Amino acid sequence: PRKIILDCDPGHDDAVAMLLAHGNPNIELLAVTTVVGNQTLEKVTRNALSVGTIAGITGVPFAAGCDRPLVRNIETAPDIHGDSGMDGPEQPESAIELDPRHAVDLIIELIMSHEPGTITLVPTAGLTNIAMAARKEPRIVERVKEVVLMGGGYHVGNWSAVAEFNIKIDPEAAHIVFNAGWEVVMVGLDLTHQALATPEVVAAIEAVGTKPAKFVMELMEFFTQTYKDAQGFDYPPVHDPCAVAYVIDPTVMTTQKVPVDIELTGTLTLGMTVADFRAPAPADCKTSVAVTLDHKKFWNMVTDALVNIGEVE
Ligand SMILES: Nc1ccc([C@@H]2N[C@H](CO)[C@@H](O)[C@H]2O)cc1
Ligand SMILES: [Ca+2]
Repeated sequence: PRKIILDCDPGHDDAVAMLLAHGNPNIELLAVTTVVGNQTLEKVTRNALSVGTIAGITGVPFAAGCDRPLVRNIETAPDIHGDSGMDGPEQPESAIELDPRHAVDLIIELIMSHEPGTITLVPTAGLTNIAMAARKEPRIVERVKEVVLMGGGYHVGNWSAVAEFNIKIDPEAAHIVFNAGWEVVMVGLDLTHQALATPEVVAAIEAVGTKPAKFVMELMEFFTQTYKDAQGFDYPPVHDPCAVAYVIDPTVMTTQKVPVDIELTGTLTLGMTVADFRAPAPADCKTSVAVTLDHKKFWNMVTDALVNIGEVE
């Protein structure tokens, strides 16, 4: 199985990413780390522990990371995720103790203690923790197999006309991550806006018939409403599990090698992931972007993961 560290800010779609990672046999979830983003660090960390409790994610360290971006002020997304960061379902009291280590230290410790090339980083939030880890221990860059992140967009933005939330809330961190020298697979909005939770998808999730599936249903119910009100979508794009799905089976989407860099000074373009499609991509290009999603294959992965998780006592 692929060993991954999921760095997230639950977040309705981060929760689905956690469930997919936990429920798929090809993934060994080494750790769940949290970072400020959709809501404050405290709130997203509480949410992560709730999802871990509901999914029965035991024996996996959960560690909290940075509570603000490297340079700029905190920007959260209550319009989409609500005041708790995961509004909709009732949240259980967590049965999981938070690991005392800082997420950045846990990420470094895991990478430095495993064989080089065996760990994949899967960030589905702002990149503050990842950037800090690369600065504190630069040797992790050559040891990480690849970074498969949900973020950015080569032709699509959601937090501005041209920038995506996870990048724009900490563009300096993103600049560090995209230029560190490790392989980066950018699963951006161009791809994730194809991962719509249509009524058919929600019905397939409901058909699983377990408490975790009901939890996802309730997440989707809230997410559908806020995405309609805030962004005018008929059905919500469930972004974050797309990054996990790529690690499980890269054929679930097409990707293209293309240089990508992060705008740090633009008035209209701050946080934009600028992709240079001029041919040919340089031979040493370390970044690629996700283009087309196999919608059916993707959602089957999600429902299969829920079936595998079953009921959790
Ligand atoms: N409007 C909006 C803002 C933030 C997000 C979060 N950021 C990423 C999509 O931009 C996902 O990781 C998701 O959790 C989704 C929608
Ligand atoms: Ca997220």
